Amino acid sequence: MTMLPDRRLLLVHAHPDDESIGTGSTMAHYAANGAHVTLVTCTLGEEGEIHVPALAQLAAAEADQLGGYRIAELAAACAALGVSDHRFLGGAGRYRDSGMMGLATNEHPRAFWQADLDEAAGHLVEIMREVRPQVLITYDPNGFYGHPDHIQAHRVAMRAVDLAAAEGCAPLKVYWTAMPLSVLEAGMAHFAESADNPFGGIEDIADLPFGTPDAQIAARIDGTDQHLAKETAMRAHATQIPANSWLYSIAGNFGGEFMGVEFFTLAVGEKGPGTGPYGWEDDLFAGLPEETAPDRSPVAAAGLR
Ligand SMILES: CC(=O)N[C@H]1[C@@H](O[C@@H]2[C@H](O)[C@H](O)[C@@H](O)[C@H](O)[C@H]2O)O[C@H](CO)[C@@H](O)[C@@H]1O
Ligand SMILES: [Zn+2]
Repeated sequence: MTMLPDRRLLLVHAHPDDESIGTGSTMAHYAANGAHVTLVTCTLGEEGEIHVPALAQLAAAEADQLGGYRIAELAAACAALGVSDHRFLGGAGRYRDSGMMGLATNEHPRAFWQADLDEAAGHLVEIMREVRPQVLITYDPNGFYGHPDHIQAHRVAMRAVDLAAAEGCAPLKVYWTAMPLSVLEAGMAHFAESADNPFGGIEDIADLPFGTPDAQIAARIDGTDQHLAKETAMRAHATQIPANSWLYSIAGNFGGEFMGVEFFTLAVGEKGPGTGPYGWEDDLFAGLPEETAPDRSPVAAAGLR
């Protein structure tokens, strides 16, 4: 049995690419600073678009091989982030990408959107029992932007937290990914005159399917030193993120500030000490009791200690 580091972070994401887009800098930051980072991805992303023309025939409606291909993209992204502990919920291929809300693919018998909540949560409890993470990151009840697999990932993760609490192996803090309204407002203003405006057609940030009042944000994690790792990880997901994506042009404009800083609300647990007008934490483990990593020696495992 190997001893795990004192700090253990678990992330639950819906598709291969979400981990890099939404939490890449945070993952790289903690991995680089000695924490054990465990990523759980709930589907293989079988229903995704394909932005690499040479791979177009892997699509679900053609050879239906995109899921397998995205396993390799995800492995490359995790390597770029310095994350070695990656699992697929229930094993690779157990739950299928449900496609966008309202599509017929939502009804596929293995669609994650159709998953039995307690069965899916049970797979996550097994990981919590093994790793005993102090901190969990997932999405808010809307799945950040309303994708059915994101909403289901939220539901499964939060159900697993409840089930794990009964066994004493639940995370002490649960965060949901978030984007402060002030950041969205700054982005909209910056790109107002740009030809490559990601906010094109949006009159008001209230029309976006995401955005959180700054006062409701609990943590601002500055992974600026890891923004190139995040960009490399995103580029590993080439089928999903076009090489000429506005995400990279913003990175070119803002650099580390855009790519390297990620925000979270706190859904479970006590917020630790913070700074600024809203007391934002700069460490997800802030306020947690010091602890030694659980004893995973064979002696302890045999109940002899
Ligand atoms: C970031 C994320 O969750 N990506 C999902 C999402 O992808 C969207 C989908 O392909 C849609 O058709 C596009 O218009 C949109 O731009 C994409 O973000 O949904 C896919 C299908 O469920 C999923 O595979 C992908 O990982
Ligand atoms: Zn996703």
